[in-house]
Amino acid sequence: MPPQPRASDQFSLDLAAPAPPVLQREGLFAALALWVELGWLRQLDRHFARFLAAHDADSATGGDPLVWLAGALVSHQAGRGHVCLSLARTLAAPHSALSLPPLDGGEPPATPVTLPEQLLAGLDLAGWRERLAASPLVASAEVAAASATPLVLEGDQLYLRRYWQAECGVAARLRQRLGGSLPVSDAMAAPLAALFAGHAQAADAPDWQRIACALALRQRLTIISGGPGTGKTTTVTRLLALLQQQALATGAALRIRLAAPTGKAAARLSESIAGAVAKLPVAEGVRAAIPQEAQTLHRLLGARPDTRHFRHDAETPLSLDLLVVDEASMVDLEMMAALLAALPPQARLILLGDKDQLASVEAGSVLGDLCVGAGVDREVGYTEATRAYLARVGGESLPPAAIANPLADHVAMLRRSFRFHADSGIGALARAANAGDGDAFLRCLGGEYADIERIGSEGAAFERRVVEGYRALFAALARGAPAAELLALQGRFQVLCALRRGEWGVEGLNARIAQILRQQGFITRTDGWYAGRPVMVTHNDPQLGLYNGDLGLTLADADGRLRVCFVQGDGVRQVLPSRLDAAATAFAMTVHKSQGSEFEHVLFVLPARANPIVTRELIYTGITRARSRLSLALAGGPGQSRTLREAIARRVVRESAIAERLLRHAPAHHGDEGTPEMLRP
Ligand SMILES: Nc1ncnc2c1ncn2[C@@H]1O[C@H](COP(=O)(O)OP(=O)(O)OP(=O)(O)O)[C@@H](O)[C@H]1O
Repeated sequence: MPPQPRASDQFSLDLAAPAPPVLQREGLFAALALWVELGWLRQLDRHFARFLAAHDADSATGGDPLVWLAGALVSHQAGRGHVCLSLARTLAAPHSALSLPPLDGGEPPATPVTLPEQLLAGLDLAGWRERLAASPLVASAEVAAASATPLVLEGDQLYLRRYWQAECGVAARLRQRLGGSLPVSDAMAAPLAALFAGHAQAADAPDWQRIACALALRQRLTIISGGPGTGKTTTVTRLLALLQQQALATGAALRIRLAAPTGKAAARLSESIAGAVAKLPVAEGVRAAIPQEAQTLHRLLGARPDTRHFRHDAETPLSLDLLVVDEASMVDLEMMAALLAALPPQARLILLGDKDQLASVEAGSVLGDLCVGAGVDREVGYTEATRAYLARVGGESLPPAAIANPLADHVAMLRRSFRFHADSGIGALARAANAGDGDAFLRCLGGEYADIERIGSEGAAFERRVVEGYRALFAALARGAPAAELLALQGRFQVLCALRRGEWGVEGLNARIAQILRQQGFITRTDGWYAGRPVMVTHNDPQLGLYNGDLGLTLADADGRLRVCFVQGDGVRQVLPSRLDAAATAFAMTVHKSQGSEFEHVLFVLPARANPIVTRELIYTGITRARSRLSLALAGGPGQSRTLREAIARRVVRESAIAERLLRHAPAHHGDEGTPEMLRP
């Protein structure tokens, strides 16, 4: 029996410990069971290893536990958003493939535990690949399409078949969209300039909004990334006006659809598009031909109960000419695969989002992958042909980029926020977090900004913020204000946190906030259903038309019967509490769940102890959910500043090979010379 590390040694691993010579079935499943108990692995991952073992046992060799271990790890990685397991990175840091140390506020293990280091000791990359390649459970990428193995090995990356298929599908369909620029007449320069005339623009910086618009005119895939208030909606609305103007001149309006991953994000997009359309300097006919109603991607694609398949797919494509998807950073790999499959090849796709935000909860980080290297000045940028086109049509002569590639030609980064002005603490904090500058972040937090504050998470200040935050909502509730007004008030204040469990997670904070509100007399009970209980839907329910992340508010009707109300389109959707199988109290919600939403005042609670889940992206996303006021609640203690600095330095890196696949076979851009389908002013 090899020496076991003590609980206190768990994070300073003793790599010199002798490894078991061969990984045995019993040893593996004993370790997996313990990892599940410790919260390092999910039950699902262990079951997957069992499934592999059950099927492997049929083979002549009796099966290879090392392959089952790899299966458990790749399944666990998928649960954490990674599309695949990098064998090389796992061998270099085996514990990185587990949720170790415990992510959700759990305690260190009390019993000795076998570590992945020990199970993998003595194995090198070539050896692991060989063992995997020899397994009947694993197919190589070359033959995977013709087989049905649960695992696929491509290079040094191991995939669950489902994600390998989705990644290949997304890459193949995006690649088709990268090739062949649509021809745009030089004469388009004038109407484009007219649309962007007179808007605020720094004299010494390129007009990235106009550049984004010019890029999108000539291609079937455009990604417009930018932080809050950088004008993504404004830009896309102008683009729609320009394209619709052309189309109407030829007698056939474009069929344009707007969509977003969640109901909340769709509602926000509808609202901001309506605002931007109202400001457009165009003829009434053009204005009227721009849709203002966005829907969820699930609804657009035609989600069907009890299946992952949609009504619209490659055989039954969507009937549209142009699709705008907002909050694209939240679109996971499988949804992107379904969306691209259902999109007619000729249709234009415009993805809007913020590449610096946390990626989707599900596996994949497609937006981030597509924007890789973009926005870093003079690093990755436009090809020569694209720069020449932008000089002719977009009114901007950009310097050459150090690295130019065909993928970057499809990406526009908006860099100036029109929401957060120079005196905005939220803007300054967001910039510091994004730049990974912990010192600047702490300076901002301790500075003179009126819109941000640092408070203790334990004391009276926290309670006061909660009471202040909820006062208007509960006063309106008490006087029987209409549901729409109450839902709008609900959007004014929100407590956000990083974790689900523990004192500083959703569970602990929900209980504490409910207690505070009961003491104030705002609510009369803290369990079950009651008027004023905010809830978040935790699973998609296409039948009810509610989706994971939708936020509702429990209200009583005139007869005292409770209903959960949701904003839906322009109206309010009411659902009986008994019909909501999957809903959780949402006085506090995780930053992950808050994506796609914004609130006037955010009370953002960070855990007292360092935690790997608290990253630069999480902090940036949490901060930028606040529109006008941010209270950052931190537990006291001397190590807090260091913990914050470390968190800001920590980045989320998701395993995926989309950009690599795209660039490996990227088609060259065609010229922009005229053809009959040339776009003319
Ligand atoms: N070039 C500009 N000049 C002046 N104001 C602008 C410009 N671009 C955008 N704005 C204004 O800035 C605000 C934010 O713009 P917009 O809603 O388009 O940004 P966004 O990036 O879509 O925001 P969000 O982060 O909310 O999605 C709006 O009030 C808009 O009118």
